[in-house]
Amino acid sequence: MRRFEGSELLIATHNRGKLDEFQALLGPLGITCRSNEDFGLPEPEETEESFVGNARIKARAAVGATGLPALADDSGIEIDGLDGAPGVHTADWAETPQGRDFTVAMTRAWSELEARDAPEPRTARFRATLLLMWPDGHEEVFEGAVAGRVVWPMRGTLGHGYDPIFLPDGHDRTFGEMSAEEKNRLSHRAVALRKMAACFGRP
Ligand SMILES: O=c1nc[nH]c2c1ncn2[C@H]1C[C@H](O)[C@@H](COP(=O)(O)OP(=O)(O)OP(=O)(O)O)O1
Ligand SMILES: [Mg+2]
Repeated sequence: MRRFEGSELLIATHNRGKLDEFQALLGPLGITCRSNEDFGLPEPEETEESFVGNARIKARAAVGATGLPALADDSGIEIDGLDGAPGVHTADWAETPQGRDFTVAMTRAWSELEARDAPEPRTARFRATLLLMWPDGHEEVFEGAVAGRVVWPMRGTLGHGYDPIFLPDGHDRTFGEMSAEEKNRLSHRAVALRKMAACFGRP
């Protein structure tokens, strides 16, 4: 595994919620996050059918444009009653002519479960694939997942994306009802980042 020796890392995401989480998780490791916004980078098209493929597209776009190492995150929710959908298409389900609307996405997920009369509990998991890419193209990949269930109606206004309908196993509040600190102890992103911590010289 290659060590990341820098103290600043470009986070190749256009999602503010993810960026905030990375800042909170990487700060204690002595890493300052730079964002896509600092460099005015366009959002690349995510044309792959795998999390790692799309993470690579995002990392390569950021590294190519800046010459700096970059960390990309491709993530999503897999709902068992929907045969794993929306999976890599999780963000697409939020697309509307006015931009992304996650209420639309969450409503679609629940209506499709209802239409299929899917059994309860409606088990699901969030997955995250993190890909750290250096300017010479070397990459390190780490994955994380958190199991839970989809609930309705939406609960909580914290977090981002599908957080208000995701109840992690062993908890009685959704991610939308958890503080950032609490979510960052158990999220798919935190699990993957703990594995990546070895790259930053931490066990
Ligand atoms: O912790 C999370 N809590 C709630 N929802 C989440 C989370 N993590 C991923 N998600 C959902 C929403 C996101 O839109 C989609 C991933 O799609 P994905 O393409 O990886 O991210 P994105 O388009 O929002 O930002 P970007 O690609 O610029 O990193 O899955
Ligand atoms: Mg995306």
